[in-house]
Amino acid sequence: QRRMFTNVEMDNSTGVAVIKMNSPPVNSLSLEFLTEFAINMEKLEMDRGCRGVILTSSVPRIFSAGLDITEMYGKTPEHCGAFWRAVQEMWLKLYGSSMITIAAINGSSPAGGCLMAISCDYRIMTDYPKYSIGLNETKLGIVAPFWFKDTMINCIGNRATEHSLQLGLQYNPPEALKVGLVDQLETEDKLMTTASSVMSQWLAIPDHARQITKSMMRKPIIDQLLRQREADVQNFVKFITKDSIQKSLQMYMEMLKQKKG
Ligand SMILES: CC/C=C\CCC/C=C/C(=O)SCCNC(=O)CCNC(=O)[C@H](O)C(C)(C)COP(=O)(O)OP(=O)(O)OC[C@H]1O[C@@H](n2cnc3c(N)ncnc32)[C@H](O)[C@@H]1OP(=O)(O)O
Repeated sequence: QRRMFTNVEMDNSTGVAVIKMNSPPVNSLSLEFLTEFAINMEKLEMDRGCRGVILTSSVPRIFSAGLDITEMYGKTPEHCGAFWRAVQEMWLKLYGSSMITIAAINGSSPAGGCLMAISCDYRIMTDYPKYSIGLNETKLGIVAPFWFKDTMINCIGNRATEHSLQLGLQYNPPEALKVGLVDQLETEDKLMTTASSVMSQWLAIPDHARQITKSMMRKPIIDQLLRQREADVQNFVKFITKDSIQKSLQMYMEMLKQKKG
């Protein structure tokens, strides 16, 4: 039987779906996870009754640990290429969605997890000091591609993005609020009710006007990736399969295991 990485609950009375990422231990974004996520987004996009999506996690303390590092380490160029196409597809479906998307960030959210959050229209994060969020790619010795960077710029601006990306910063909830990476903090128990009430405010805006406005803001970056999608895949494969980058990933995974022990 095929494993399910996400649970989708659609409320037909409100037109709002809740997608709960459910891939313990850390909701890392594997090829299969990303493929399932993109299919779910596409299904909801085609459902005329669905106007909004709340993205959250059912794994305690983790929103998403980002891209699954094991998909990028010791794999063939063909596998790396397929994986990157799935990462692109996830982003295209989420960032390019015509639906209202709200991230209810109920745990840590590094790198690809942060990308998912900043691809939504609004972010509410649980105010728990141990949680963190940010594009920390440089800490792994890798580089966030231009569409990660541009999504971040559209969220927090140029200077803050440059600072954040060069240093691979991860922000705790109050810092994330201050820099504009999240829009609101909430206690754990009220996170989902607050997300629903924010959703109601957004649902009050006529869809066509909001959708055209959203597209106007996001289309330039989306089109840029669409124009050079295959070149972006080849660039990723060439970069990630380099011996020096493979070594960095290996050391990072060893560091994660040591931290645990
Ligand atoms: C040209 C462009 C080139 C490249 C672009 C690439 C862009 C990359 C984007 C990414 O998203 S890279 C991934 C970045 N992610 C991280 O840095 C997160 C790393 N993980 C953590 O910091 C922590 O695990 C945590 C998410 C904060 C959770 O901590 P906790 O203490 O709760 O769990 P633990 O660390 O013990 O992890 C449990 C288990 O999970 C494994 N793990 C963690 N993260 C990942 C991951 N991203 N991919 C794969 N596996 C991951 C970890 O090793 C542990 O495994 P174990 O049980 O077997 O020891």
